Amino acid sequence: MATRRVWVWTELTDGAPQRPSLELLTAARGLGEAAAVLLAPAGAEVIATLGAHGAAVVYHGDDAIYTQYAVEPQVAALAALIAAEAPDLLLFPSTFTARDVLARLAGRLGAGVIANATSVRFEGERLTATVPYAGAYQASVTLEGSAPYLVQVRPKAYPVEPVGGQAEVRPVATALDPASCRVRVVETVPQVAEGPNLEEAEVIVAGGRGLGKAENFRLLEELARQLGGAVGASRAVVDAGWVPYSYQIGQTGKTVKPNLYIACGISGAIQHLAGMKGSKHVIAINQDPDAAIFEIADLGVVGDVLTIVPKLTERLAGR
Ligand SMILES: Cc1cc2nc3c(=O)[nH]c(=O)nc-3n(C[C@H](O)[C@H](O)[C@H](O)COP(=O)(O)OP(=O)(O)OC[C@H]3O[C@@H](n4cnc5c(N)ncnc54)[C@H](O)[C@@H]3O)c2cc1C
Repeated sequence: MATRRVWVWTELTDGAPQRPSLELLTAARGLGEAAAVLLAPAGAEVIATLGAHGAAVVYHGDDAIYTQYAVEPQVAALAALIAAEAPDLLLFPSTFTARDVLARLAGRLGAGVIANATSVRFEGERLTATVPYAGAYQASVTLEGSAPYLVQVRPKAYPVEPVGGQAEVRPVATALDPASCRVRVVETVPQVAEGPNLEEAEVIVAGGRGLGKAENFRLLEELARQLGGAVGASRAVVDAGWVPYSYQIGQTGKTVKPNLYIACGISGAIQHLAGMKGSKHVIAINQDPDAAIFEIADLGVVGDVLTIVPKLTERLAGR
């Protein structure tokens, strides 16, 4: 059987490949020959990073059109490239832009999509993916019909593994006249966040409704600062407007896998667990001894979060 050709749609932030794209290169290498599709102006160091993470080929569209206009030029270039090169599988990260590109591409190709996958494999000629539903079930889903198959993968489903290779660059021609693009990027505003990025943090201190009010999140920020960690939240407190949506962990928020997750006043609803149960160690603080969060905690502390967290911070500060 010929080697399968697996492409990873690659996204940059501040001029560097995003972690989820590098994770997908690990997945792609395990499935066949990995290539990255990079439709954005980028320098040699970006190509070198993609090669070092296992991309044998980087299909590179260097045109500024990709940053000036949203999605449409990407989809046109991808569709033309797929028609010319006939890859077997395209992997997309679970980012907002990737969702946009993938949805339009699927429509253009008339192809089916598997979204939210945590693992992807070929079984004979069939492409199969594992897809979790909330925290309780996972399904094996197959795509039938002809390639290319389109799969969107959850963050942290695969590790980032540099392998030290070098990529061959193949230029991608621009396939759309800017005059026909209907959605233009007007402004990009970076979100200012204190502390480490939630998805990459080794320690997360997460708060729920048990904190009582928005102001009490300050206690978690102080603890997170002592531990060099980031602050996250349950949906209940995001919905209440205590913290922004970017803090939300769970089925409809971020998926995190830190070394240590400290859940403060969080009940442990299945939709919250869906986003954090891959954490290596879980400490839960909750005044209800029957709270569901204790079922997955390595260490459970039954008590008032408003008393325990400041004491913990104070102890750590004294070390
Ligand atoms: C489709 C769908 C998607 C969802 N997606 C998400 C998601 O992505 N993320 C998410 O988090 N939720 C999600 N939810 C909501 C989820 O079902 C829960 O409602 C939510 O996680 C509850 O948040 P919580 O634990 O902060 O609040 P609660 O369930 O109200 O729990 C508060 C906890 O704090 C404890 N407590 C109270 N006071 C104190 C105190 N002083 N000290 C210590 N403990 C105290 C209580 O005993 C309780 O266990 C989703 C729901 C649906 C239907």
